[in-house]
Amino acid sequence: MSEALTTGTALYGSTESEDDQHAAFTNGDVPVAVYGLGKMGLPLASVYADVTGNVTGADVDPDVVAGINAGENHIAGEPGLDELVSELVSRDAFRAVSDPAEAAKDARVHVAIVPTLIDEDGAPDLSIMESVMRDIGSNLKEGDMVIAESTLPPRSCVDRLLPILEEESGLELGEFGLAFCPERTASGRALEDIRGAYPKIVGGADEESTRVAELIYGHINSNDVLSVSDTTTAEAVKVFEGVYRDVNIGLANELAKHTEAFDIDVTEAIEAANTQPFCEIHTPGAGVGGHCIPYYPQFIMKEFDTETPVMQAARSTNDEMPTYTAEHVLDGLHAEGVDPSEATTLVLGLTYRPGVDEIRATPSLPIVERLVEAGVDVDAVDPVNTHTDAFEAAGANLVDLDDIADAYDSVVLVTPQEAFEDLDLTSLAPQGGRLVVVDGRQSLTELRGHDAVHYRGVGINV
Ligand SMILES: NC(=O)C1=CN([C@@H]2O[C@H](COP(=O)(O)OP(=O)(O)OC[C@H]3O[C@@H](n4cnc5c(N)ncnc54)[C@H](O)[C@@H]3O)[C@@H](O)[C@H]2O)C=CC1
Ligand SMILES: CC(=O)N[C@@H]1[C@@H](OP(=O)(O)OP(=O)(O)OC[C@H]2O[C@@H](n3ccc(=O)[nH]c3=O)[C@H](O)[C@@H]2O)O[C@H](C(=O)O)[C@@H](O)[C@@H]1O
Repeated sequence: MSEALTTGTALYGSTESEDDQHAAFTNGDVPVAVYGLGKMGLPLASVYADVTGNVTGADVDPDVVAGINAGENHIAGEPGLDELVSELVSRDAFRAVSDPAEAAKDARVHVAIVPTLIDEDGAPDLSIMESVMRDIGSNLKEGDMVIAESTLPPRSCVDRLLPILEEESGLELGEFGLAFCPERTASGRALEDIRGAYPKIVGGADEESTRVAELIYGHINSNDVLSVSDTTTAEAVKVFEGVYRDVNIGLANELAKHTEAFDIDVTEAIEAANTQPFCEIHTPGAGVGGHCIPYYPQFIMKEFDTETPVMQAARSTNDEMPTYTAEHVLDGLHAEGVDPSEATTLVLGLTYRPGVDEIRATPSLPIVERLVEAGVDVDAVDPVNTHTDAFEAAGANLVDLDDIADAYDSVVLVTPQEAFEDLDLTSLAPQGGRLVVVDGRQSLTELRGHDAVHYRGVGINV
């Protein structure tokens, strides 16, 4: 057990008045540690620091730590974050360290927002979160409050996080608090979302944990703080949001595959169907990427024995969309009399969605792999993406937007980055032939019917 703490006010089990506790939190007397300073953690730590003036962030990536301590924001595409990080660091409201245990020593509130991923078998991989819980547990003090924000399979707090905290600290729940308060933020609008685009869900391992979480997020989030019964309910809320999205996208993709059979634009029918409030069919596309939506169904399917036919069907439908998209390219080439093994393709967009530098589960990688397997010479371009190894290993030629060839046999739009908006794809048509354009995100519909283009879309009829 660590030595008695001489600094910092404890909130959990506090006998101070509510007003004094609120004042302690907002005037920096309650030191906060945020573990994980990535796309979600850096904006979250920044909002905590903006509210409390006393946050130590911990990240195992030394470049992340060095950049932050130099007042720099390493997350692109987040409005307001550059200025906020710089201002907070300049007034020492926020500093970063590379050892989570060091951050835990003086903190009285511990917020974990590190990756919770899936392993090669698709099972939830909570190893990073559990490692952080050990770092916190070995420095836990009576009165500390632990908050998990990373998405977790239901029951993770009670079955996995709490036992680690109690074992490492020698303390018991009731001497410290634990709550699950899911991050409901989308990249590209993180500060806006964290500060209150939606109600903040909080679920405590006991009543006092819920009270402290409500106190904290009443200051962090200007929207409502919605307390639920316990940590498992809060974990379920977050996973349900993501599973709903994956299943809904799976329905959209399954309907889109009927475009030719119906001889209609399925996307037009979806848009019209969504004009009444009981229908909200999502958008069909080249696939479902990121380390959230494709992962969260596994947090139920792979974690519990109860049958999940709906989730599994949607997951496999969504996982087939990259191949479906690549086959559109190959079929288009055949229709144009071009042998794929002698063809060229330009893949537009590699990150899992526009503006976010993240390639986990990105549809573009299986699309590249399928085209290379068919013998196509693949160029790939994405000005947002900084992760190139996987695409090079898959056989793609990574090119800058200024260096794309004068002509290709085909182009496939996987992720509509803003930088592509000014591209005149018709100028890339091969000499004496038509350019096969496969539009994976309904972003190039203006090319339908162009005499230099053989257009194919997902959910778009031609
Ligand atoms: N990315 C998103 O859109 C959303 C993500 N989430 C949840 O947040 C989690 C984190 O997501 P991102 O911030 O996007 O991940 P990220 O990959 O952008 O950042 C994770 C950061 O954690 C650091 N890290 C890894 N191991 C660590 C350790 N042991 N101690 C301290 N830091 C460590 C990494 O160096 C990295 O900087 C996700 O796994 C998910 O559960 C929730 C809502 C939205
Ligand atoms: C329920 C919900 O909307 N969750 C959001 C989601 O954000 P995320 O960054 O994963 O992006 P996303 O818009 O869900 O897209 C995920 C993937 O799905 C694809 N996608 C998305 C919507 C759609 O109608 N069709 C479709 O094919 C996208 O192209 C992308 O490849 O997941 C985040 C998360 O939980 O990590 C969450 O905080 C965000 O609010």
